[in-house]
Amino acid sequence: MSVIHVSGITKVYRQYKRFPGLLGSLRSLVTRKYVEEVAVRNISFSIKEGEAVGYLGPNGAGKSTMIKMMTGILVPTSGELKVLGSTPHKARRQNSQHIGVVFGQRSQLWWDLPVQDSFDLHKHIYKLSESTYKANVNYYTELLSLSSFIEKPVRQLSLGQRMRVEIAMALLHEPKILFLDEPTIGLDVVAKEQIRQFLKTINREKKVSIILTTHDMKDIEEICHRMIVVSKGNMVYDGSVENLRKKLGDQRKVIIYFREEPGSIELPELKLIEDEGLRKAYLFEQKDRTVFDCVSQIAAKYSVEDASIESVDIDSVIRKLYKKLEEEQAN
Ligand SMILES: Nc1ncnc2c1ncn2[C@@H]1O[C@H](COP(=O)(O)OP(=O)(O)OP(=O)(O)O)[C@@H](O)[C@H]1O
Repeated sequence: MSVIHVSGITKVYRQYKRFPGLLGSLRSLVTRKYVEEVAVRNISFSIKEGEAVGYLGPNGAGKSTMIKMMTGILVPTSGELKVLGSTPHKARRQNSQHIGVVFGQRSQLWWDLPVQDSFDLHKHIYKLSESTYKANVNYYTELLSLSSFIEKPVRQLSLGQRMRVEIAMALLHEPKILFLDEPTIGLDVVAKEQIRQFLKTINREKKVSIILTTHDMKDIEEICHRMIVVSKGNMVYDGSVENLRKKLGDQRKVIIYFREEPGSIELPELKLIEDEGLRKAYLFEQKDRTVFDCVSQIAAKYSVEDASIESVDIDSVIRKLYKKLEEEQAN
């Protein structure tokens, strides 16, 4: 069953054109010319119950705009959008009962209140029963290790602690879908990992559907089985990381440990990407020969101690996709 259905959605921002200077300001008032910007262009996809989907794209690609339309904050210019069967901006109150929203860059908490009081307010706003509320506060306090700071005012929390509280609060009313806009932004590696593990757990155990935007590919790799990539408002990919890898041409990282400096190795399939003396890493790109052929040829000619072949990380896959898009747009 699909929980989100997006069909031909477009969002055009329209802003009045501003002319520079004092006379320009007057002119802006009188002429009222406006400029249009298409932030989301004719996008369609469906998300099934329990899916975890990464929504990616370079800066300004239209990710936040899409999240804002799905959460009912913004109204699409055209197209059809259904979240749990209703149109988000027309049924905001009803929609908010079934979704949880976390914006990494904006807090939804009461700055001067202790965390516990923010939770209590949430209970009243969402009209939660005492038993559901207590069970959920206990569950998330345990799973997100909130107990040491639950009595503290939000403004005294570290960014990592605050993000854990934001996510717990977004889930207290047991939403079916959780939207997260850059949930790991600015966090250290340990805090990021804690959030990823938590999101994986609630996706698995509570079957909460997750839609998340991020610039951190590890978030995608660990949490999402599917990713949607957008660029300049257009959808450019929808599928698994693995399929994207295949689509972009099979690349591997070949690491060779030499016994002595080999000098420069000229093979069209291999590009030197890391040079640490006797340890060298190459990017292998499939041309006419297999990676094994290339490594064997090197081993036959040079004194090789050891070698390993790895899949390239998802960062490199996405970098390659963005570069390809840039080149296509330049032509
Ligand atoms: N309120 C607005 N009025 C006019 N233009 C806007 C508005 N909000 C966003 N835009 C423009 O729409 C485009 C898409 O913006 P959006 O914030 O959705 O991108 P994003 O993919 O979330 O970017 P980032 O990764 O930088 O957060 C950008 O060109 C942006 O300048």
